Amino acid sequence: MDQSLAAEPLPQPSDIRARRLRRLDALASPVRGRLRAAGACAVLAGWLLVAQAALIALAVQRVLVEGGDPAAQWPALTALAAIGAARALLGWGARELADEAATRIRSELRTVLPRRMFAAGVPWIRGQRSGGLSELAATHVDALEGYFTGYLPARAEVLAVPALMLAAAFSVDVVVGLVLLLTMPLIPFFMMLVGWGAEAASRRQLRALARMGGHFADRLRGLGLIRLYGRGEAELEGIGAAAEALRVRTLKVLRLAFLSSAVLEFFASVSVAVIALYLGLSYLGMIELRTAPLTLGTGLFCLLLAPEFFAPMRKLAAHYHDRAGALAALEEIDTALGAQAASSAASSSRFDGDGTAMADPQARGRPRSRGEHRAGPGMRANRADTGGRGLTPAVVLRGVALRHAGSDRDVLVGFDLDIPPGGSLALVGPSGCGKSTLLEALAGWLSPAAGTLRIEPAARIAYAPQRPHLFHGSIADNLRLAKPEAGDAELRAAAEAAQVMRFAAHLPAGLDTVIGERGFGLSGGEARRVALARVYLRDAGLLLLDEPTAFLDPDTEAALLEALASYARGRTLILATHSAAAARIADRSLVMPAAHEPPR
Ligand SMILES: Nc1ncnc2c1ncn2[C@@H]1O[C@H](COP(=O)(O)OP(=O)(O)OP(=O)(O)O)[C@@H](O)[C@H]1O
Repeated sequence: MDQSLAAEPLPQPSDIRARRLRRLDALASPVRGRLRAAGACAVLAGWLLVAQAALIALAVQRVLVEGGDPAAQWPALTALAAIGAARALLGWGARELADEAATRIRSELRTVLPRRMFAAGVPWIRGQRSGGLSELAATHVDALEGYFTGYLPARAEVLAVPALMLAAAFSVDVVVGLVLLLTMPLIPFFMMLVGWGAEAASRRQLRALARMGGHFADRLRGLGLIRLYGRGEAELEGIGAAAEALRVRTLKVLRLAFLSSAVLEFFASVSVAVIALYLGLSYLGMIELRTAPLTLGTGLFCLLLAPEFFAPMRKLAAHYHDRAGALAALEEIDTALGAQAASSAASSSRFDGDGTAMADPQARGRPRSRGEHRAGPGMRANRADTGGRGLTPAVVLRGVALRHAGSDRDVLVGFDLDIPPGGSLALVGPSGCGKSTLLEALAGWLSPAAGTLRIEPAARIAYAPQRPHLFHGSIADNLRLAKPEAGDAELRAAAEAAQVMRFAAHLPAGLDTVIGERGFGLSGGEARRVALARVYLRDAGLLLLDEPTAFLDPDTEAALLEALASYARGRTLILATHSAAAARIADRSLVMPAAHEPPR
C-alpha cells in the first residue's frame, strides 16, 4: 500500500468548508481595506441606533412624564436629526464600499479563470462543455458577490452591534438584558442548521444551472441540424424539462432562505413579546422584579431597542444563503479547475487560442504516467514572443502509444518516427488510421499513453487541424489571431499564398468580410485555407497540416501546394493527406498502419 496515502487521511467536510472560507477570504485580500471600512460603517450605523433610542426615550420622558416644555427639546430633536442623517450616510458608504470591493474581486476572477483554462491546455478544454465553462466565469463568479456585499458587512454588525445594545439594556433593566441574552443563542443555532441545507441546495442549483447552460449552448449551435432532422419538438421538451428541474431547485433554495428568515422572525418576535409583557405587567404593578420603579422613558428605550437588537442577526440570516451560495460556487469552480490542474500537469500543450499550439517545455519536463519523461532536462523555455520562428526542430518518436481520452483502445502503439530538422513527411493511409491523432499529439493536444515524443521546445509549432476553428469576425481578424501586428500587405501575402484571395477577392468586403462563428459563411475548403494562411503568419519552425488541400479543385490545389512547398523550405513539415499531389511535396511518405499493425 502507498505509505503516503495511508499517512494522509481524507479531508473532512468541515475542513473543506474551512479551507474554502479561507479561500474566499484570500480572494478578498486585495480589497480587504475597503471591506473593513464597509464593515466599520455598518457597525457605526448600528451603534448610533442606541443613541437614537436613548434620545427619543429621554425626550418622551421629559415631555410626557416630567411636564417639560416641548419647545425646549430642540437640542434632542436636532441631535436625533443629525444621527438619522449620519446613519443614512454610513449605510450608503457601507454599500458603496462593499459593492466596489465585490466588483473588483469578480473582475479579477474573470481574468484569472480564462487564463487558468488556457493554461490547462487543449486536452482539458476539449473535454469541457463550452456552456459549462462560460457559466463558471459568469453565474458562478456572480454568486460570490452576495458574500462580500451582504454577508461580510452583516457579520461585522452581528459581532459588534448587539453587544453594545445588550450592555445598554443591562444598564437600564437587568430582566430585559437577560431576556435578550437568553434568546440570542437560539438564533445562530437555527441559522446554522438551515444554512447547511442551503449550502447543499445552492450547490445543486448551481450545478443544474451550469448543466442547463451547457445543454442550451450545444443545442443553439446545432439548431440547423435539429430542424433538419425534425427534432425541434423533442429538443424543446428536453430544454423544458431541464428548465423545470432548475426551477424546482431554485425554489428549494428560496424556500430554505425564507425558512431561515421565518425562524429568526419567530424568535425575535417571541423575545420582543416577552419584554413587552414584562414591561406591561411591571407598569400595572403585577410583577415587582425591579428595585427602582420603571419609568416611561426606560420602558420605551427597552421597547425601541429590543427589535433592533435582532435586526443585525436578521440581516445576517438574510445574507446567510449568500455565504452558502458563494461556498457552493467556489466548490464548483474548484472542482472544474482542480480537475484542470490535474489535467494540465498531464498535458504537454500550451494553447495560444487560435488553433495553433506550441510546445510547453515545463509540462514536457514533468514526470509522465508510467514514469516516462517526454523531454530531457535542461531544455530551454519556449515563448511565442521570442521574436523569430525559433529553431527548425527534429521530431523523434520512440514506442509511442496514442489513445483518445475516454477511449478504450490505442490508435497507435509502439510507434517510432524520425524527422531531421527541415525534413518533411507526408502521412498517408486509410481513413481512421490515426493521421490526425498523430498530428494532435505532435501539436501537444494529446499526451502519449506510452513512449517518448521529442521536439525541441525552442521550436515554434503551427498546426492547422482538420476542422479549424474560426471566430466570429472578419477574415482579417481571424488571420491576425496568428500575428496581431501584421500589416495589410503581410496579411494579403499570406492570404495569397494560402489561396484565400481566390475567394476573398469576390467577397463584398474582401478580407474584411465578416464570417460567423466556426467559419459560418465559408465552405470547408475556404475555412481550411484561412487556417493555412494563419499558419503562414505564425512563422513557425514546425508545420503540422491536416489535409490542407481537401475539398480543393486541382487548379487551386496545385497553386496552394506550390506556395506551400516554397514556404516550407527550411522548416520541418508534417502533413496528413489523401492527395497524391500533396504527398509529393514532402521528402517522403509514411503509410500509416491501421491500428495495431506495424508501419510499412
Ligand atoms: N476524440 C476522439 N475520441 C475517441 N476516438 C477518436 C477521437 N478522434 C478520433 N478517434 C478515433 O481515432 C481513430 C483515428 O482517427 P484519426 O482522425 O486520427 O484518423 P485519420 O487517419 O486522420 O482519418 P481521416 O483520414 O479520415 O482524417 C479513429 O478510429 C477515430 O474513430
